[in-house]
Amino acid sequence: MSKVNYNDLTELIPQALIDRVKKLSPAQLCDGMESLGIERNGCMDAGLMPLDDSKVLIGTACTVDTEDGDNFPIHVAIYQGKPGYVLVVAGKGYTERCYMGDLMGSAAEAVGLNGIIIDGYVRDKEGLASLSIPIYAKGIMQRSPAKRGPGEINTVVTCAGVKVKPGDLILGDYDGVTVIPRDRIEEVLEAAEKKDAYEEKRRATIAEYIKYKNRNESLPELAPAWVTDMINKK
Ligand SMILES: O=C([O-])CC(=O)C(=O)O
Ligand SMILES: [Mg+2]
Repeated sequence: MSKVNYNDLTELIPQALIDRVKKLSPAQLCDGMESLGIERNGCMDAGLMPLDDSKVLIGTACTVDTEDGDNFPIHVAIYQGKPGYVLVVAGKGYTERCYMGDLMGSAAEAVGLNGIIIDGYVRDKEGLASLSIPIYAKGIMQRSPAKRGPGEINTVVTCAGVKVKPGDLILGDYDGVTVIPRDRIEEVLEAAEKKDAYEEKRRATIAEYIKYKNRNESLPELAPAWVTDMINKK
């Protein structure tokens, strides 16, 4: 191994911020990032999905840069990992080998990592699904990973279409993986909380409309004001 660029873990994101994020959906957070002009609204590629839809993933990013199915730096990052961190493996969407399976998954669970995201494939689908640690990948492929090294740990990477810095906030659920840049978490939360309040009002309007409809009474306006405004401007 010639040049090794393995860096320490960043500080964990404060729990108070994580708790606020947990109350919102990825869609609301993305809408918040859209309103702030954040690139790709922090959304990783649609093909990167949870192995098990019921496992929500949230934590502070520890990035791993690798390629061609090489899982050496992923091993190192797992053994250097700590609870609260999510491994974000920038595997360049490699499709000729997998990057890891259930042995590495169970080691990560033993360490207490909050989850692993792989821009590439994994194997041992059943074994991985039986663990409690959330694993997100682009698919399943049984071919052996390479073992080459060094790769990089905790450098700025691009993972599944999104730039990720060590320490960014990572959120995964059945809708996919979302990245919130660490230095913008407060602003994103404020914008997403506004969207949440708007959605609550919309739900009330729709419920009201259904009530009138069921009573065969004349219907209240269902379209949101911004739609009506745009129609009137045309
Ligand atoms: O053997 C490997 O390198 C990957 C694997 O299948 C596991 O972690 O279970
Ligand atoms: Mg295996």
